[in-house]
Amino acid sequence: MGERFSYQVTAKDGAARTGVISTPRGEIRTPAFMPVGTAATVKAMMPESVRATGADILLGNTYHLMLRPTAERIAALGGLHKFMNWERPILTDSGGFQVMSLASLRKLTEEGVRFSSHIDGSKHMLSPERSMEIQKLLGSDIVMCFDECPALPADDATVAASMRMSMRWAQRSKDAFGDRPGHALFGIMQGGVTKDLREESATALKAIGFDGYAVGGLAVGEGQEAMFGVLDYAPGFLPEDKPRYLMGVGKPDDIVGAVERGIDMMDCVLPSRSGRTGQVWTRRGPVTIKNARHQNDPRPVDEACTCPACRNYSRAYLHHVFKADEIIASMLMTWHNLHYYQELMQGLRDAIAEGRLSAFVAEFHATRAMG
Ligand SMILES: CC#C[C@H]1NC(N)=Nc2cc3[nH]c(NC)nc3cc21
Repeated sequence: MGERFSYQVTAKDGAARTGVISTPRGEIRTPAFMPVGTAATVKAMMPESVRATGADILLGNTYHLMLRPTAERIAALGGLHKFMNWERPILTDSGGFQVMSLASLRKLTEEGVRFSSHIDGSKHMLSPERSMEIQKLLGSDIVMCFDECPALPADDATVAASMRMSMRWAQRSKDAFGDRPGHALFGIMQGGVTKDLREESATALKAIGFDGYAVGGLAVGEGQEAMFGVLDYAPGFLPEDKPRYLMGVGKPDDIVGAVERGIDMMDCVLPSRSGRTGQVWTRRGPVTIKNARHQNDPRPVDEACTCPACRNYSRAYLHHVFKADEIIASMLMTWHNLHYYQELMQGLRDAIAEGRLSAFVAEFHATRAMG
C-alpha cells in the first residue's frame, strides 16, 4: 500500500476534468460516483457485487454508525473496511447533515450538536472533534469536516450565520484531524444559493487548506436549475488541483450537468433506493417495473446492458418478483442501477479524455428524449 493521498487531473474538456485519486487502498477514477453504504452495507448488494458494477469507492455515514453498532465497536473489530468486507477506499460523511435530516430534539451550540437518536431516542453529541474521532475509529480514507446543516427553508441571515459556524468548525475539524498520511480531510463549502456567501466560504476553506473540497448545501430541494446556477460558479472558487465533491447528487442528468461544470465526485442513494422501490434507470430514462405493461414482456430492461439483471432476466420476471416482494427484486434492480450509474461515469471519463464531452452530453439527452 502506498502511503500518500494524491490527485492528478489527466485531461480537461471545458470545465470538466478527468483524473485519478490515489490512496493507500486503491485508485479512484474521476469523475467518480460513490454508492451509499450507510449502515456498513450498500443495501441489497454484496461488496464484491458493488465492485463488479465498477465502483472504486463507497460512502459510509458517521451518524448511523455512531448510533449502531458504534464506532468503538467497529474499531475493536478491525475498522469499517474489515467489518463490511470492502478493502477499497471509503469516504465517510461527518454526521451534520444526517443529524439535521434524521435526529430529533436537536440542540445546537458553538460546541456542537446534541440530539436524540432516531433509532432509540438515546442522547448523543457531535462536534468537529467527536466527528473526527469517530471517522478515525472507522478508519475511513476520506474524512468530511463536521459542518452545520440548517433546517430548511432558511433565510439569508440564517444561511450566512450557519456557513460562518461551519467555517469555524472546519478549522476545528482540521486541528482535530491532525497529520494522517494516506488519509484525506475534505472541507465543505456552504452558502446556499448566494454567490457572495459561497465565495466567502471557499476563501475560508482555502485559507485552512484541505485535501479536497465538497460543495454542500445542494440537493436539498432547491431544484436542478438552482443547483446548476450555483455550480456555474462555485467549483471555480475551489482549487484546480484538488478533487471537488458534490454531496448527495443525483439523478443521471444531474450528474452529467455537474460533471460538465467541474465536479469530480458524487454520491446519491437514488440508484440503490429507487432499485428497491422498483424504479430501473436506463439510457432512455427510468422504467417503473411494477407497471402492468411489463408483466408479459420477455425483453430485458435494457437490451444494451451487460448487468446480471439484463443478461439473465426479463422485465416480466422483474415485474413478478417485485410485485411478490421477493428479495431478489431489490438485488437485481439495485445491481442494474449501480451498473448503469458506473457505466455513465465511465462514459463521461472517456468523453472528457477524448475531448468529446459535448457530443456525449448531446447523445445522452437525445437518447432520453426518445423515451
Ligand atoms: C447544508 C449541507 C450540507 C452537506 N453536509 C454534509 N456533511 N453532508 C451532506 C449530505 C447531503 N446529501 C444531500 N442531498 C441528498 N445534500 C447534502 C448536503 C450535505
